Amino acid sequence: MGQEVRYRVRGGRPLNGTAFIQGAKNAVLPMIGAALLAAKGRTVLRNVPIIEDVKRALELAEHIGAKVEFHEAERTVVIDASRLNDPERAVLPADIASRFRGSVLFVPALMHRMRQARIEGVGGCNLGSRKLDFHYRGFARLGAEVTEDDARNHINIKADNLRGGHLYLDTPSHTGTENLIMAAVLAPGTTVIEHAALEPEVLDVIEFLTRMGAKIRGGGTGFITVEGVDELTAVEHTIMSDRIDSGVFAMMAAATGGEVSLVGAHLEHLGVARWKLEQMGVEFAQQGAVLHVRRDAGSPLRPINAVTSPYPGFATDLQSPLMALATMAEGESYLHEAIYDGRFALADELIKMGAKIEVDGTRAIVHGHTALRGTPVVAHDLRTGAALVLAALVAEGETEVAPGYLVDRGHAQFEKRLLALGADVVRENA
Ligand SMILES: CC(=O)N[C@H]1[C@@H](OP(=O)(O)OP(=O)(O)OC[C@H]2O[C@@H](n3ccc(=O)[nH]c3=O)[C@H](O)[C@@H]2O)O[C@H](CO)[C@@H](O)[C@@H]1O
Ligand SMILES: C=C(OP(=O)(O)O)C(=O)O
Repeated sequence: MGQEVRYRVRGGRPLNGTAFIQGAKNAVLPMIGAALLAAKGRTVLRNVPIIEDVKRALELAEHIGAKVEFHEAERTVVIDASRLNDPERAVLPADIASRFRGSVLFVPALMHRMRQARIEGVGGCNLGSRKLDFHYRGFARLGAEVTEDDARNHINIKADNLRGGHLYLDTPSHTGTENLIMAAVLAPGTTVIEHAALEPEVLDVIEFLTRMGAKIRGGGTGFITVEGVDELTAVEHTIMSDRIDSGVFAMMAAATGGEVSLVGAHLEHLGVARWKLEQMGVEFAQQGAVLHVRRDAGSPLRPINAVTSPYPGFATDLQSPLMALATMAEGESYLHEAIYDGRFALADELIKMGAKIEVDGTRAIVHGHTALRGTPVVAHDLRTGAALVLAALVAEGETEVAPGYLVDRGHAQFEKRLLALGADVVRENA
């Protein structure tokens, strides 16, 4: 587990300068899973973010028999999955898998390469109920036998006869879409996935799989067709930039009344979040592959209404930093969290800092503007952690955000990048 980490932040400095946006967590995790589908050669993934979730994913890949190298200075991962043939190792053990949600993305590789899988746990942010029924029901419709071992809380999968099938999702699940595509790419016949996710990371994964030799049509339309192929080849791919990381840095610049250049960030990936931030008074200018963000410190932030929804709607992962930003706006902001039923744990932490927020189930009203003050606060999940660091950047005095591990799950070298922008921040062992 390593030592507990915390972030200590002293507020009051505007962020100015250049930040390098990391590769996307939610693209690299499925790609590590997809790389394990290649029975020959070595996959090279570039622009890999140095985050805890990637480290766990690589531990998991090694655990099931892959050879893995993470060249951190080069942000490059090399994966050799040629020896994934020991069914004894077709297990996602709880001690690794329950630490990140992306572990579920290894199931297709286990099914195709070892004909079976045992899932002892799947983790991820604690955001209320987060089921995996679309994944398991979809695998079953593609011919897998999925059984629950209730006594041990394990899922056992036998996959001797995977084949194409007609699938639909009740809601366009992000990892569900990726997992069903990966289950279908090596299954004989045609698979159709209706009501598929449209997230840019899903499209990046489709591009990667296509480069590996998969036959996938309809990415970005919500209606995906996969023709099963006999084998996939190891290839090289550069991971797209992380739109949530971009959004967090943009909101930090807005909160502090600063001006930042986000290298690798793309406005179109922000979806509705772009328009909401503009309504609040944030100015964007896309200059090729660099996104320039500023907020005039002299003019007040305006309040906002936002409802989270799948892409291109307002990303749920940006809802927490938006709540923190809304405490700084002049007036009442209204937030409706329509994806997760437990993503408002942040409100109580912001209230400790002096915010005025009323929560009613999945709806929240943020009464701004309130002066925030530093105090020890709890990062209940990854984005709560990032949002609290954002709040701390404007709070009076010092804020301690812990556990820092949750921030480090998804934001690479957060302290270093904030320091480069002029923040007063320390990441230290608690
Ligand atoms: C590793 C990764 O990519 N994580 C992202 C992914 O999570 P993840 O893919 O887990 O999120 P989903 O899109 O699947 O979840 C959306 C909603 O559908 C529900 N659901 C999902 C699957 C299922 O089998 N049954 C079910 O009921 C969930 O409980 C949730 O309420 O998309 C989320 C929504 O944009 C983001 O917050 C996460 O950062
Ligand atoms: C919810 C998140 O991640 P995960 O699905 O990996 O828990 C997130 O990135 O905010």
